[in-house]
Amino acid sequence: MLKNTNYKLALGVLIAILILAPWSLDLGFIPLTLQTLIIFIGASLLPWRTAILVVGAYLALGALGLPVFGHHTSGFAKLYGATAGFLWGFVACAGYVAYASARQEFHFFRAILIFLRAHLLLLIPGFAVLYYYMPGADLWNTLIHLIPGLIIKSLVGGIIAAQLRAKLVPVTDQIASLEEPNESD
Ligand SMILES: O=C(O)CCCC[C@@H]1SC[C@@H]2NC(=O)N[C@@H]21
Repeated sequence: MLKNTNYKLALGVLIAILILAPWSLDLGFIPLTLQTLIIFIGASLLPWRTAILVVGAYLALGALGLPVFGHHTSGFAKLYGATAGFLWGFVACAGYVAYASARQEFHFFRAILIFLRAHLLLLIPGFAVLYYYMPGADLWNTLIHLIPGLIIKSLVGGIIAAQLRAKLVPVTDQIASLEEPNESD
């Protein structure tokens, strides 16, 4: 069961994602957005099941018409459109970030590595779906344009996440045992 503090934290993370994630910079086929920065920071503060639920709620609210996707877009069609691989990938990567963050001590260096890995993982479904919709798309060029942003978001996000986790996540929940399910899940 979720503890009261985790409900509040999960709600806070969802609200932060809804407000900050849509801000984007145009880079061609896919925008450079704050989505991964804020989703990964938020996920690092939550148990993995809660992180998946929160990001699932973000997708649901965006699909229902709240303008919370890149460039403040919304709509059900986004869930099966050209950037759908990224959107669904957010859910899986949030689960990964939350799970990995709770496995060992979460100092900023480890946080940066987790965020870098999550960004790279996200490119797999993201680019696969994009290429399905746009077989002629210059994915290499798109990747080159995205890489600096991904590195900066991993660095900045890792540093912020390490600070926030130390402040907001109770010490007893900071490193979850993998064998015994964490009560906070
Ligand atoms: O339509 C959407 O809202 C999804 C946009 C996905 C943008 C992807 S997320 C990973 C990569 N990093 C970015 O900043 N932009 C792309």
